[in-house]
Amino acid sequence: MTRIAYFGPTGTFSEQAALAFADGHELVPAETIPLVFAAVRAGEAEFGCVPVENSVEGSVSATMDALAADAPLVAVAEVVLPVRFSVLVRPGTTDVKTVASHPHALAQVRHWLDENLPDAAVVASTSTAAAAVGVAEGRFDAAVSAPVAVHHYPLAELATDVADVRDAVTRFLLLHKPGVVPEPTGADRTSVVAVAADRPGELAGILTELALRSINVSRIESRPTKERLGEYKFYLDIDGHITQQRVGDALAALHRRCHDVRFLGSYPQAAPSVERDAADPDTSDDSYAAAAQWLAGVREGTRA
Ligand SMILES: O=C(O)C(=O)Cc1ccccc1
Repeated sequence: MTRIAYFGPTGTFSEQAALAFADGHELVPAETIPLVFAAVRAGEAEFGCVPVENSVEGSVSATMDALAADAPLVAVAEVVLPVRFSVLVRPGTTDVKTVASHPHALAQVRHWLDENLPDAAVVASTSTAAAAVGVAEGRFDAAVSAPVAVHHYPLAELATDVADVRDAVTRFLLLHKPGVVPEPTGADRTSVVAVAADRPGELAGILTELALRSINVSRIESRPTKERLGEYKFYLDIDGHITQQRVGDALAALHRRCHDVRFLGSYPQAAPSVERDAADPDTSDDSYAAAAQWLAGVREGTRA
């Protein structure tokens, strides 16, 4: 049976995302995000499921770092889930002195905690479900958890449907070893990470390579390379699929100009944006093919 390692333990949002990807597969929890990557790299699981960004808190840095380091893994699918929380306590709890959760969850309920549990000390845990385990074991008084966690642990709901920002969502990736690129669907996303050369206008140059080919950038994020202060890698999510000429051409251009480029996958968009191929015929595959044919003819001396 196909195994999907997910950021666990049972009852996390990542488990919900893994279920959304593939019901019926064997789901195996890993305690941390790097351990999900390690399980896929070691072949203990074929796929890994991790959160990558949240509409309120931004990128999940553990995922961003693991995507750029060690043996490459590529995203083959994404899913976007609404994120609302339940605050769980041991049955009968009246006094909450400590409240625990994953930092991304805590950041999304800060206001609610200030209003409802102003005296509780806030404690970071490895995941929302690890916080629920901690409450069940008596280490914390309350956990900010995914709504499903109440079905996995002997806890009671102090509050449900908690979220400072209504409609917050988190995007999750399904990861695999390189070698599998899903077929293009017409509404795909391609992710790469590039280490830019340290020279004037370099970031503008990278973006220009994309703009010239009518490629929409849906996300750009910088993170330190961790080697030298001031040296950054740029994560780019762009609309399109690696098999499209303009996308391949743009990534080849980035490869020429950047110190390093790592392909992080081409996969169907969970919430498709505008289909840009249709909008710009000059950058269609047909247009690239016609231009390549003309150039070959000129070089052979059969065309001018
Ligand atoms: O801890 C979890 O449940 C996760 O899957 C990470 C997370 C935390 C907060 C919001 C979305 C995902």
